[in-house]
Parts: sequence; C-alpha cells; structure tokens
Amino acid sequence: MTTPVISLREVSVTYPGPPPVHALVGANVAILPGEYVTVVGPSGSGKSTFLNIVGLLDEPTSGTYELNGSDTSTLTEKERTGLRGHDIGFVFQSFHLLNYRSAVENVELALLYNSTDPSRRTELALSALHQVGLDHRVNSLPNQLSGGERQRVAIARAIVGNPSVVLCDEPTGNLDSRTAKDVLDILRDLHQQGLTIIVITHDPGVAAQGRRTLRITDGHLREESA
Ligand SMILES: Nc1ncnc2c1ncn2[C@@H]1O[C@H](COP(=O)(O)OP(=O)(O)OP(=O)(O)O)[C@@H](O)[C@H]1O
Repeated sequence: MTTPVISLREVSVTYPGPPPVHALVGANVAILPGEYVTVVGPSGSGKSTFLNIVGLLDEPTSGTYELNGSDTSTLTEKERTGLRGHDIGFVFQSFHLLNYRSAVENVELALLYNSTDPSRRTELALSALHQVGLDHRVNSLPNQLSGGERQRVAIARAIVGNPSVVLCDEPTGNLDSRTAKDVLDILRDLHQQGLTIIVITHDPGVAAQGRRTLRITDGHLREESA
C-alpha cells in the first residue's frame, strides 16, 4: 500500500482564547503522492489553520499528523524546522520574495538550510527557474518582474529542494485572471510531473483545477462530493 505524504487522524486545533476557538475539529485525511488537492471554505473556517498544521508551522492540540509515514508529534523544534525546509515548499499570495535579491538568488536561498551541496545551489536554482519558464529573467530583481513572474519565482523557490509537497495559499489572489491562468498552468504541469500539490483558495476557478477538493466548514473538514 502506498504511504500517504500527508495523513491526519482526528486532528484538532483549539486556540486558547478566551474564548477558546475550535479552528479544526477531528480532521481525518490522507493525501497520496502525486495528488493535486484544493482546500476551500469560507473566511474563518479553518483553512489557514489546516495549512499551518500540514506545513509544520503549528502543532495539533490533539490527534496525529504523519508526514511520509513519520509521526511529527515526536519531533524536536529543530527537527521540525529541518523537516519543513526539506519536505515542504510554500507559495504565498503575496510572493514573499526578498526585494534586493535577484530571482536566482531568491530561489537559491531556499537551499541554504538543507543538505544540498553549496556548489550545486546555483545550478539547481537555474533549473527550477527553467521549469517555470523564467530562463530570461534569472538576474532580475522582484520589482523588475510582473506579478505573475514573481509568483513563478516563488514557485521555483518552493520546488527547488524537491519537496514532498507544495502548499499554496491563495497563489493567484494578487494576480489578474490571465496571469492567474499562467500560474495555474505551471502548477498543473508540475502536478503532471508527479509533484504533490495542495492549494488553499476562495476562487472556484482555482478550486476546479484540483483533482480532489476538501471543504472546511466551521473547522470540520470533509471531502467535497463531485
Ligand atoms: N492565533 C489565533 N488565536 C485565536 N483564534 C485564531 C487564531 N488564528 C485563527 N483563529 C481563529 O480560528 C478560526 C479559523 O481561522 P483560519 O485563519 O484558519 O481561517 P481561514 O479559513 O484561513 O480564514 P481566511 O479565509 O479568512 O484566511 C477563525 O475563527 C479565527 O478567528
């Protein structure tokens, strides 16, 4: 049987408050290698909370989260940080690029804290930028790039370390519809190459791209029926 990349069992997150907020309630889900999953739900329903758990940015109040079959609750903070850097790529709505670093430098920085041989960083960063169609812009600064190009740099940064999963939080939220389509096309191509992708979105058009959709309502996660 294939080991899921992500496996949540009865995962709950309660923010202490007061009053306490039950942001995620008994979530159960397994995501297999190569799946493209979209996560939808109204504002305040628990999508970011879910992303923070899966991205090892926060810990469940109760329940079990296994990443590639390993229980993450036993990790030290240092091990969690190491695993996050190695296994998870993040793409955010607002790109999160360093303004005074070129595209290739921004991508290389993702390799700074993992086990990549330092002499290979530039080569790998250039290859990731090639994958997102930015060969001609590798030396540009973020403010010399369009929004869509910035997001492509961010995707290159997310994939350069060959992560187990790429987590995207409203990846097209700051883009016009044509540019958004370019970014979605790149995510679809990466999925076709075997990457596991999770996209959180409010946008039905973005959600439709996923092969599988999870809906969160008031902290309750369920499969969206087809
Ligand atoms: N640090 C926190 N302390 C207390 N409550 C929190 C905290 N973070 C989030 N919440 C609450 O938990 C619930 C879920 O929030 P979450 O950010 O996960 O929702 P979301 O679906 O991502 O919303 P949005 O689409 O607006 O980003 C909300 O009621 C929110 O107010």
